[in-house]
Amino acid sequence: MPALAPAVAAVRLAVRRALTGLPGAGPVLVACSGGADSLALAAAAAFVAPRLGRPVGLVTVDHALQAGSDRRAADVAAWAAGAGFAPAEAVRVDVAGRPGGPEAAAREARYQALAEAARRHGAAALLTGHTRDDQAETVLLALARGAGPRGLAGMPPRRDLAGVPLLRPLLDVGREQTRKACAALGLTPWEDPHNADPSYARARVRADALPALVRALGPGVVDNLARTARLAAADAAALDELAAAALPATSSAGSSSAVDGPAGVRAPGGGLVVAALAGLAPAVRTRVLHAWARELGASPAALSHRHVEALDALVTAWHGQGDVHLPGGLRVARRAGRLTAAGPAG
Ligand SMILES: Nc1ncnc2c1ncn2[C@@H]1O[C@H](COP(=O)(O)OP(=O)(O)OP(=O)(O)O)[C@@H](O)[C@H]1O
Repeated sequence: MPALAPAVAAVRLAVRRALTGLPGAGPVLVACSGGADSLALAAAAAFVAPRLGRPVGLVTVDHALQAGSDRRAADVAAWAAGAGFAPAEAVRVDVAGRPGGPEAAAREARYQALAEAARRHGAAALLTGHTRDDQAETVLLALARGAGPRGLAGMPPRRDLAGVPLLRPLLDVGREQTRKACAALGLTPWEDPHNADPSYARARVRADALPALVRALGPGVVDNLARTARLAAADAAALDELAAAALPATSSAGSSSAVDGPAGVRAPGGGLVVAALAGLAPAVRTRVLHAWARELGASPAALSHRHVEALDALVTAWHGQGDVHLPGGLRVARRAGRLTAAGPAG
């Protein structure tokens, strides 16, 4: 019997770790583009899941943005059906008319379709093929736009996607490994032209920035950036907990009546107490202000660091400045030692 290729073993081990102890009896569903990362993931899941007594399915999304995308999706689904995945599904999505750039619109449509498929099939989890290299790229992009620890934390290995657990088993596996695994298994990955399109920032990081860093600083850079993500994730989680304790949940979002327990920075009649905010560490205070702005109804996508800085200035650099305008037509004012909010009509 030929020896198992190390790359195949590495991908299988990563998938086994992610699936072991997964609650629920439903199938795990692999989100597969047909690219090397998710193809290697799918092949590993097809090997590992049945050995853990777990059914395995596959969904591929056709964004209908490139000529021949329907054929690629059909090819991936046909391969999956032949390899024993059930379901083995190609889902077409409509990207047009969504907010944001084309990349963001495609991602939103894709995740929506994947979550729907997962719910339809009662999946225990959805698996994506993000690798350590994807994580390193995410950290570099976050650094370049001046993100805080939450952004530097990159992608979590596990998160909730509209009620479905989304797992990323390959975050500790290099992209080189997924290519080698596909080659060892005789699988021919699809090459996404977007990955090489220099109009995308991530493609430029992948093609130019990260290789330049590796040349200048050594091959450990990718691993180290991924480690930064893990360290930043732990710090961000601790700061989030402190902020959540300072801004305890309300009985209903936007209401000012705190549930039983400490009021933290909340003012009894609504709004936040400036003196209490001023006593918080800046990293906790800005999180509290961000969370409060979201609670008021500001959309997370539109809420920027400038909005949070302006709110913070009402606390720490008060000189009688005017109201702070937040996305969604919200206004926040400082009056009588409190930050109070008014809606568009308020
Ligand atoms: N069209 C698609 N259908 C289903 N899943 C997808 C699709 N595109 C991306 N995904 C999922 O999202 C993950 C990340 O995709 P992305 O395109 O950002 O990275 P990638 O490194 O090019 O991945 P891959 O080599 O698997 O295409 C993929 O590994 C896959 O699990």
